[in-house]
Amino acid sequence: MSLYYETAAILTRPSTGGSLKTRIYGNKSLKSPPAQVYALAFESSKWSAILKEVVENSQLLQHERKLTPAVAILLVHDLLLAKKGISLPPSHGLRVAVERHKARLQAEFTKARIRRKCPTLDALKAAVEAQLGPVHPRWVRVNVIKTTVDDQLATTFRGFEVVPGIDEVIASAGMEKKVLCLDPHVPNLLAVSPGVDLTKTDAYKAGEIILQDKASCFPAYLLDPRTEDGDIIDACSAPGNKTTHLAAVLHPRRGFAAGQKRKQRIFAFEKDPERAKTLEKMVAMAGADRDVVIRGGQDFLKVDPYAPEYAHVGALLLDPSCSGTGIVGRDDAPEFHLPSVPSQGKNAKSNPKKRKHQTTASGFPQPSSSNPNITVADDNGNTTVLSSPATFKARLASLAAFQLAIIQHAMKFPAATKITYSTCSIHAAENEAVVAAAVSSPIARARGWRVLRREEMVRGMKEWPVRGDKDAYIEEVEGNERGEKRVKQIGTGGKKDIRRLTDEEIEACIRTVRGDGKGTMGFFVACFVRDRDSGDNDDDGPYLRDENGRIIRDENGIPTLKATGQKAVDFEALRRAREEEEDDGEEEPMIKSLSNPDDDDGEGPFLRDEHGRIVRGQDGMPVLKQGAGRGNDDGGREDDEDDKDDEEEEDEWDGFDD
Ligand SMILES: C[S@@+](CC[C@H](N)C(=O)[O-])C[C@H]1O[C@@H](n2cnc3c(N)ncnc32)[C@H](O)[C@@H]1O
Repeated sequence: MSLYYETAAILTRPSTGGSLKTRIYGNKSLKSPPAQVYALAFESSKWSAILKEVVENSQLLQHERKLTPAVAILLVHDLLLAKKGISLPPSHGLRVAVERHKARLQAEFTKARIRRKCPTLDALKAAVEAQLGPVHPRWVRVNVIKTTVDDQLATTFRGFEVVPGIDEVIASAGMEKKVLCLDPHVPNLLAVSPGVDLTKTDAYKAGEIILQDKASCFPAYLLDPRTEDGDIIDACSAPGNKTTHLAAVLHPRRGFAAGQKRKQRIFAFEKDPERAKTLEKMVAMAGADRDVVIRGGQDFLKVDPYAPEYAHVGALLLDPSCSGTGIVGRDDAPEFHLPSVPSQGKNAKSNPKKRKHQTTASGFPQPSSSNPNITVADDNGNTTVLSSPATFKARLASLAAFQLAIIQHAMKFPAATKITYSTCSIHAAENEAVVAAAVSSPIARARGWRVLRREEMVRGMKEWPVRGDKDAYIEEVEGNERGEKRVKQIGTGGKKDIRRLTDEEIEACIRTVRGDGKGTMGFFVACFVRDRDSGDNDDDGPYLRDENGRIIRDENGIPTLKATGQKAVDFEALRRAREEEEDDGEEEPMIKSLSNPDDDDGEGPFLRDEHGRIVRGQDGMPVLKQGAGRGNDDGGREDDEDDKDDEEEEDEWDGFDD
């Protein structure tokens, strides 16, 4: 009995956000098996527009006063459409109450079918499926760390017909024959007939195939990590689809980066410790644990880009938290329609609860009269209840500030020359606008970061037809008192120094659009690059380096300044000066003790804190007073700029609690 009441309660209770699946599987008080509740809720919702007519026209609720509208829809669904009928004992009151109207209900169901001009039940089923929205193929990435496409075609996909394109795969939905096509844009990716369940296959259980949307495969493929890129960072990794894809792309190429005695590594950061556990499992399952170093529970924004262990990071993949609007509704159920209640009885209180919000042309969800709040779920499964479109806009602005902070942080890594930035958001505020802000930022300008042009991309990404939206990040706002409109670039947070993207840069932005027939979710990706020698700033800092990029130091650890060819600190000269001063009978020598530079002397060439202690960099090297930098591999100038950036970031970024 609880199956029908529990399902009805879930479908009619005011939404606290999240998909139908999340709400069912996350409900710990359910007595019925969640899978059964989900199947009943989803299927009944799918048919509810028709069943509402059937229940109303048969006057079931007038005759059976104990039935609520929601329970009536669920029971009538099972009576008319479930293979085994109503899952209650034959003598159960609810079952009896509905089954005694069986003939009438069936007659109304037939009338509803005929009204829809469907000659058979199968035709009606197809019409109901078609209303569910775009059909998506099952995307399967063959994990080349463990297997090959040929092996999978000969085993897991034996019996599948290989078809030339995605149209044929989508058209195979609901058919008995199973088909697949090799994706023309992303290597080792297959599009398989919609609805095919591969989770029971040996290949899936062994990590040989990974179910990953085509669009989600773009970033690692676009980043194109190679031996010369050295180490790689995946800054926001869990659950690990892109980390394992990175490992797979790198796998056949993985070598010794210049001057290193060990092979390239992928550092995978994940701030959320729970999600990091999933990441760990996924990496192990994909056979990538030797290539990937997991930094679970670590906030990428707090990682020191100048730490020696990241000195050889040449490429970074950034897939930060976003609004997830490209995937919203992925597993969501269709709207649950309820029959009208015949009288002002107890049942009249049950109102249809809209679980989905209308989305306007601008993409902003709108509240409805029955639900004044907007609930959005982000890609992490977190949901936020927003009171208005304005709050939603503020949320996007907050996300965009966080995304920009992540990009700017990545741009600081001294050896980095490539960065991909991606979101599963449809909003320009998180996409083109963030790219515009990133290329306009001081760190990008100082280090020569620019957008990777379309013609420079790997073949599949160059050929992908859907590119950035030129107009999307321009907003029309009311202008002067005459009501003339003016345009404003969104995502600037009031900053004037963010330039518009050029046509070439818009071409370099890649989008995928849900429901455009290409079978993908809504997604965005762009790549930033720089030449090691480009930019108006010497990103290697002020010191001379050897062919491996290491700073050349003398026996005291003192580096040599590029500008003068002299030591940053000439101890010999200082010693001589001290001797001269002592000879002159001065009370205070210039440096009291060179062998103990940590003493309490307020003098000397190094900066000191308010306690008189020498100020040191993270690597322990003292910071020089004279602005010549500090005794490590960061230039003082860079430090200053970074500090400035940090201050700016602090101004812009006031925290994002995902
Ligand atoms: C969009 S999801 C990443 C999806 C993942 N790249 C994949 O393809 O499977 C964003 C992830 O970034 C994590 N995250 C958010 N802020 C972070 C930060 N500052 N440092 C590290 N991870 C962060 C979130 O916990 C979330 O797991």
